[in-house]
Amino acid sequence: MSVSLELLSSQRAFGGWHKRYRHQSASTGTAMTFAIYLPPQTAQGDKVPVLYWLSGLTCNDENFATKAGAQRVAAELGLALVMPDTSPRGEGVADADRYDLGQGAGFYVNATQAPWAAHYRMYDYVVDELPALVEACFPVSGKRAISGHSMGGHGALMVALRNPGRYASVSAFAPIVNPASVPWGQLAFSSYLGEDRAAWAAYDSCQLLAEAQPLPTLPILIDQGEQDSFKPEQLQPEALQLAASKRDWPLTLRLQPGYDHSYYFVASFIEDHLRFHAANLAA
Ligand SMILES: N[C@@H](CCC(=O)N[C@@H](CSC=O)C(=O)NCC(=O)O)C(=O)O
Repeated sequence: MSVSLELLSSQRAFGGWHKRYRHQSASTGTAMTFAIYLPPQTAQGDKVPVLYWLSGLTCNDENFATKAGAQRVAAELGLALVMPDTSPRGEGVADADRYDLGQGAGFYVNATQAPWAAHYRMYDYVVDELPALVEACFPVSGKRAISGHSMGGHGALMVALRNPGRYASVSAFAPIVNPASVPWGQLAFSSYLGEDRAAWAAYDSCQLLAEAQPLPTLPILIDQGEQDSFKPEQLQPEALQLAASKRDWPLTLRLQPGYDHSYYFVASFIEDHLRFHAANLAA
């Protein structure tokens, strides 16, 4: 695979390296930025498994890297972290004058509607292009897990459910589990995918989990803050728990008293998620 990566920055962290790169994406037709944390084991020649992290609305690759505090445990576990941006960006890329649509709000779908369809192909980017690039250019194995927060929690769950066998496990913090039924998702899906709700089902984790055939082995861990102001209207994690219980799916939902939607919440439980993924990646 021939790919030109521009190194934007490189920092030592917990014996490994945190690096940011820009490259030209065939999926989005734009330059894309991503970050990768390479744990110390990679310096000794080991190929390590990868945890992909999908961020939420208004984020880029830097929110998780600077706020979640994941690098220390990733270094201990020998886990690489890959952190893509949340949408294509740039002057020639469609945008909206609001935080929950357009740049910073790609919702990890392949848009089919104008003006979004030209560049908003984040599903192809995170499922195919970025892993192929990472596995060609860095000392990583083909073992993958995926996690994310809010819009990124929707992305992680949806991508893992749509691609059985591709990820050892999936986890999420305060995910949008049923985007087809809540305001954030309905705005994004009607804009990016159009008004035909049949097209939305392929990106809705509750519907995907209810209909998955055959049943894959995909352990799911979800943490949700009980004081998260978005929980009642936008998140509704119990809907995915109910769908999972009807199919004996291995889903653990933990409601965390007092926690809100912020990265303080993510930072409080990221260690549990990293250990959950490391155990499943080693199984
Ligand atoms: N109205 C807010 C909403 C932005 C927000 O809360 N973004 C969250 C993700 S929400 C769902 O995807 C986030 O992760 N923000 C970045 C951070 O570093 O906290 C606003 O625009 O402020």
